[in-house]
Amino acid sequence: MGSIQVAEAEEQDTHTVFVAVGNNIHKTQQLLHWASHNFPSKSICLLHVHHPHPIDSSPDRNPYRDETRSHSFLDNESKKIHELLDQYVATLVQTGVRAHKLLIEMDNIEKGIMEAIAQHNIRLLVIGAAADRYNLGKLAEQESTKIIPVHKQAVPSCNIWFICNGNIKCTRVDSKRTPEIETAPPLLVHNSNAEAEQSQKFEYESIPNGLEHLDSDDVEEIETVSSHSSLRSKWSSISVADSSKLSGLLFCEEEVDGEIEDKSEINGRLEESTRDSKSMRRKEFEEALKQWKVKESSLEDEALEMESLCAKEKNKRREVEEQLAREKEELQKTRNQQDEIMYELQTVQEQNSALANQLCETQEAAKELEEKILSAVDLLISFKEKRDRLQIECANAVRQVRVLREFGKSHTSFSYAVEFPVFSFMEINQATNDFDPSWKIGEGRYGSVYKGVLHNMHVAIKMLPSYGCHSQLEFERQVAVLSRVRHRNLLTLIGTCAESRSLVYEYLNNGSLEGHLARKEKSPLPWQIRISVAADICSALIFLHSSEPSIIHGNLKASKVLLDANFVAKLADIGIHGLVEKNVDSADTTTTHNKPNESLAYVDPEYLATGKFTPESDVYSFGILLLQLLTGRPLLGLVRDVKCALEKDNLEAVLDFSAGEWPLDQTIHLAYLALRCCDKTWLNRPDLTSDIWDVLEPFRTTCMNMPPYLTSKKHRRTPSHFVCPIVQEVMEDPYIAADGFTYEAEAIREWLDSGHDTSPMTNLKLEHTNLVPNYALHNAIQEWQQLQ
Ligand SMILES: Nc1ncnc2c1ncn2[C@@H]1O[C@H](COP(=O)(O)OP(=O)(O)OP(=O)(O)O)[C@@H](O)[C@H]1O
Repeated sequence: MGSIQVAEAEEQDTHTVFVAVGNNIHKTQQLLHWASHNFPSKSICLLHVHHPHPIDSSPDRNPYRDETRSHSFLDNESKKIHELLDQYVATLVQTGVRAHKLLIEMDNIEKGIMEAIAQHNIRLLVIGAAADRYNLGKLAEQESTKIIPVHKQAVPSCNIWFICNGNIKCTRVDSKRTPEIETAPPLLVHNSNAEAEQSQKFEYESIPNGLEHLDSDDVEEIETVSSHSSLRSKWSSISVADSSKLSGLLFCEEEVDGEIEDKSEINGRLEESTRDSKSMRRKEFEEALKQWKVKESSLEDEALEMESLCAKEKNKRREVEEQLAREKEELQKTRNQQDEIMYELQTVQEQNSALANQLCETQEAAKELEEKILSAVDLLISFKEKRDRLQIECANAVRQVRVLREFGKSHTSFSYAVEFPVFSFMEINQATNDFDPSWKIGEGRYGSVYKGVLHNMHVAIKMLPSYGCHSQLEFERQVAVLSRVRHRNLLTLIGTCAESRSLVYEYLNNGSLEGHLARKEKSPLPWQIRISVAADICSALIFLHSSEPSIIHGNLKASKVLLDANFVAKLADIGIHGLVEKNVDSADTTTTHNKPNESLAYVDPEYLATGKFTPESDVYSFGILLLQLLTGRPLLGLVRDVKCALEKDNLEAVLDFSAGEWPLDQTIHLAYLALRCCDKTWLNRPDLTSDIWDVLEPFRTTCMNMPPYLTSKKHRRTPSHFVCPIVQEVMEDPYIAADGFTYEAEAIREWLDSGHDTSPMTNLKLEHTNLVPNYALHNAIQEWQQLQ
């Protein structure tokens, strides 16, 4: 309280008329009307002293709630006042008058006005007549100590007009003196500017303090107060240009110079003048009232117009609000879409990062694969180089074979006639003790096999089926060809009997591999022997396949692998399928064997599909044999079991440990190799020379350097048939004499050359003195000697 709020007023001077306005619109409008018409060349400033309502300050109040409420209340009150003042300003602006507002908050309205006069240097102030009750003069005196220091130099005094229904009382509030009050005739609405200007020129004079308390509510009372003032004041008319119009304007003078006229005359004139003035003022008042009413009606019209404008504005506002609501909805939709897009974007970004990871992994995998490809290419290059080397070796070997053949052709008649014995049926019959069943050592698809003794030589005689399709000549020709196929790991064909279609082979007393693996023998084969046997078979197959023309065994299995006294493996039944009828020569299982299904396990699946043998068919069978050597297990499910064990990195589960402690690394390698041999597709099978022999041969060499089974005394004993019966030494050049015994060539020749015609062994007469080289024995002796 007590503060002054300056709304829109600046420092004022005499160009501004301040009008003290209250809440009563009607009275205020009268004031404004008066001021605007009487000070047309001046701007108007509305001065309102606001007396705020007291706020309850009892102690049991809720301070927070009350403070909030009081603030809102004050705001509301202030807003209302401003609205009111704005209304006044609007009214003035409509009539072309410049207007401002000055709002002051003060408990005391008189004080407020005085403060405003002092603070804003107010020189001209119009107040409703009732305001003169506020004893501004006294207040000015009291407050002068506060006001004067601030304004005494710049604002020596302020002229105040108290207006009531057209009557005016003019007061000057002087900072040095007590206020002076004058009553003056009203400045009417129709007064011209000139008149108004003129009214400003009046010199106000101080009036006694007692005049301050004039009744401001009606004119009559003012006049009474004016005329019946008991103070020593005198009313005198002021000479002005138009005294008739200003006859109502009175001045109160404190001192009158000159002589005083006759009092009664003056009174009469005064009464007359008062009457004239009264009627005139009444007329003017009525006219002003009319004009006011006209103005009021025009204001009402304007108000109506404003209302309709307001209604239109409201409609517009509603439309704008609706539009705004629609746009808000659109905005919300757009936001939702944006959210969805953001979500999708996030998902896409996540997918993108996942794909980037995948790409990274793929690139790494691609890198690894590239490296593998490079190493594979290197391997391929090395293989190709190896292949080229082998091809050269092969070509050389073929050349050598051709040379040997040429050589053989030039000696055919002799060789065939001399070197390859043909036995008679009688001899065969005798050798087999009339085909004694107890001498029968086996029976297969191609007939029975008998053990026999022919020319004191242990032989195995294979009786081919009598329904062979070939003529005797053809049979002999083929047998002759077979007899030339010699290798240390092929069973040596010693002779033949075309009559009985039998083949005479060297007899191997260690039986077949099948027998050993089935533990028919006393002790199981040690793993070193097994490796050696595998290498032997591989060597034999390489030899057969590289022959010209290539020879395919076509029936490779454990029963066809025979072991000599030194456990050297020899393949039996080479080229035998060429000697029997086609319908007999097949790999089917219509054999006399006990386990036909097992035989089928050796058969190349591609042969079963095409009916055609290839060298790879032998590789397949060799793979099965190799697995048998490693595991000693039955054939059925053998491949699957080994594969499974290797996958589980547990080959030990299937290895045959009755063979001893296998060297695991090499054995695993061998097992993988065996499985590759057993691949169903022949193209995927390994090459016998470059893949298998290259592994087996060094493996066997390692075996031989180990505490060997083969070097045991048992196996070092000299086989008796290696010893010449004449000189009792191991033969170097064994020859078969007519008695069937083999002798050292030099020894038997000496025996014959010395005139003997009998056998050194039987002492019987020899039928002839021809000697036949025993190649089989020669080879066997050489091999045995190599192993010693
Ligand atoms: N030269 C030999 N020395 C020792 N035993 C032999 C000899 N030749 C064959 N045998 C024995 O005779 C058995 C029978 O052999 P054979 O070739 O007739 O039949 P298979 O091999 O068992 O079957 P198939 O010929 O029908 O495939 C062989 O398992 C082997 O034990």
